[in-house]
Amino acid sequence: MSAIKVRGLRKSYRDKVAVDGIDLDIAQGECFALLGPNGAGKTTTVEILEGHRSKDAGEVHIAMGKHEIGIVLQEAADAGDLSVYEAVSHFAGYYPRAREPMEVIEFVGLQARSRIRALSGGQRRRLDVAIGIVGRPRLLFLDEPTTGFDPEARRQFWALIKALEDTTILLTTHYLDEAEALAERVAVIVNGNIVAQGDPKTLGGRAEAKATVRWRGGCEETDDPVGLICRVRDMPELTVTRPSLEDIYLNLIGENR
Ligand SMILES: Nc1ncnc2c1ncn2[C@@H]1O[C@H](COP(=O)(O)OP(=O)(O)OP(=O)(O)O)[C@@H](O)[C@H]1O
Repeated sequence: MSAIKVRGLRKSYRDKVAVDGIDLDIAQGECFALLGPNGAGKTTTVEILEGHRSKDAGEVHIAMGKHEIGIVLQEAADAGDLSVYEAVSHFAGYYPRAREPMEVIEFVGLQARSRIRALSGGQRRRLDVAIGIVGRPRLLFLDEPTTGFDPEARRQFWALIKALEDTTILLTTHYLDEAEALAERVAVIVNGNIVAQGDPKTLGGRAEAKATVRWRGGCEETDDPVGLICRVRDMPELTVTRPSLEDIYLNLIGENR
């Protein structure tokens, strides 16, 4: 059964069409990423699914009840003088089967006694995640969760999200490596339309694309890198690459503008 099913979703702001008839099917337990350039319609879509914004047309079915949904917004609410423990416990109080606040705080790698106002940007984001998951959500919305993270914090965050098994996750991100690390499927939105979707490893014909073989003294694009390597043999500093998800994404965006 789908966790999220969307058909023909539309939303305009005055004369600006933000979401232009999109369909989505997200399975239970799946991590699904929405990708797209600034202004493509990702946040509008997610806000409608969260129930925070009205739609003009289309159908949205969410298999989970309100108490089973966790949301990690782009910017944390300012909780001033509260400690991490107080903030997480406060939110735990809203949910019938909340996780133990201390357990969640440890899971995201924060100190219970830290004052929120003294947290760094990345630590704030961890707190947002703690608040997002304390209610033991079956569905979690993550809107650009690692913006402003240093590379190490980003990797730690990925590990944290991967450990949330059985949770359906809808992620928006501008980081293609993040989508590839976390999402089983991605959809690329341009001008309010989905222009491609699928496994990030095969999106846009990625798996069948020619390989680029480079070595000191040569570079060739080929369907058969192994054959080429066997033929040439002496290839110092050899590398074989296929298009990255970012290459495929940029092509898709260029074609659909
Ligand atoms: N409250 C609003 N009022 C008017 N127009 C809006 C509003 N919110 C979004 N838009 C417009 O709708 C379009 C889609 O915006 P949206 O925020 O959904 O895009 P996005 O894909 O999330 O972009 P980003 O990657 O920059 O967050 C844009 O053209 C934007 O200017």
